[in-house]
Amino acid sequence: MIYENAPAKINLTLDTLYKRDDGYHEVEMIMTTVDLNDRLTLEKRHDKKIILKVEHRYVPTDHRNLAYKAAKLMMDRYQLEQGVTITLDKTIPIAAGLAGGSSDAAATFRGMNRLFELDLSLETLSELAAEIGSDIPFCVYGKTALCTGRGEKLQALPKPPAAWVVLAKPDISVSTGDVYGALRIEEHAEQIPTEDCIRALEEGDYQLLVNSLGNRLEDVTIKMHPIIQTLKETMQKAGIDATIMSGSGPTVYGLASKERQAKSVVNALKGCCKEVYMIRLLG
Ligand SMILES: C[C@@](CO)(OP(=O)(O)O)[C@H](O)COP(=O)(O)OP(=O)(O)OC[C@H]1O[C@@H](n2ccc(N)nc2=O)[C@H](O)[C@@H]1O
Ligand SMILES: Nc1ncnc2c1ncn2[C@@H]1O[C@H](COP(=O)(O)OP(=O)(O)O)[C@@H](O)[C@H]1O
Repeated sequence: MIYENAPAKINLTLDTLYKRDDGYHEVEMIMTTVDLNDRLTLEKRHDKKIILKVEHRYVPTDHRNLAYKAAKLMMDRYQLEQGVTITLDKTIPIAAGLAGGSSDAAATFRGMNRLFELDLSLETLSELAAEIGSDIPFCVYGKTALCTGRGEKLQALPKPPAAWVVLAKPDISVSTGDVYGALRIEEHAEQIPTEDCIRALEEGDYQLLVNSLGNRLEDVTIKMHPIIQTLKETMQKAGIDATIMSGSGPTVYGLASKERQAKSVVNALKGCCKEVYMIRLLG
């Protein structure tokens, strides 16, 4: 039996450059992992089936699940003669902008590689991953990276300075496709400080990091769900150092340098958001 951890990611930055002919957006974003994890176990089967076990009412257990898709792609591409039973223990909120499904798929690629002793490099797994989702190549490597193209081209970056992360996931689901669909790039003149954020990581400068968070999709999702703005304001009033939406949302996160500060932000969120997590940057 193989165990794999699937950490959530947050976007430190997310910029969209233009819409491509294939319908995807050319992006430039810095992503980093946090210590909020789904857990997977993978076991070989005697037949050629893929059986996925998940106890969560909103997570499909069939071909719609990204972990299932990853297992199927590995079985087909490498002509595996045995199937797999995957048990998925979900902790990462669903459709949240935290790449939960993508991280489960990435963990499945890594896990299948070990279970069937395929000896594939992370680079090969990452190429396979791009076939089923833009965020999955990043999740194959984890850590911290500048992601370009439609998200699948990666450049490793140093890990961020130590910090507390307060995550608030409002009780709504957001479709990534809908958010990109509602984005009007020409309306956005504001700069996303990608270069500053890279410098903050290279210099390990926490103050520069909190000043260089940015997300081009934030205004788009806030228009659909004003609760995101309310959560940001609640965190700001409670003394967070910086707050931004992750990915296409609706999760909002804040960074804090001190544990006491993070705890008082968590307390301030009680009553306006049920799903709140106080975690650490992993990077
Ligand atoms: C916004 C981001 C930021 O990390 O993540 P999440 O909010 O999902 O975590 C990503 O760009 C999401 O990546 P991912 O969730 O893998 O997207 P995909 O399954 O590949 O695409 C879903 C849909 O989003 C749109 N899409 C996605 C990526 C991209 N660069 N341009 C797009 O326009 C397309 O309409 C596509 O059909
Ligand atoms: N392993 C998975 N975990 C959660 N959701 C999944 C998974 N596989 C597919 N999905 C589907 O993908 C959608 C987006 O899920 P998720 O990956 O959690 O979002 P996001 O990319 O915003 O973090 C969900 O609505 C769910 O139906």
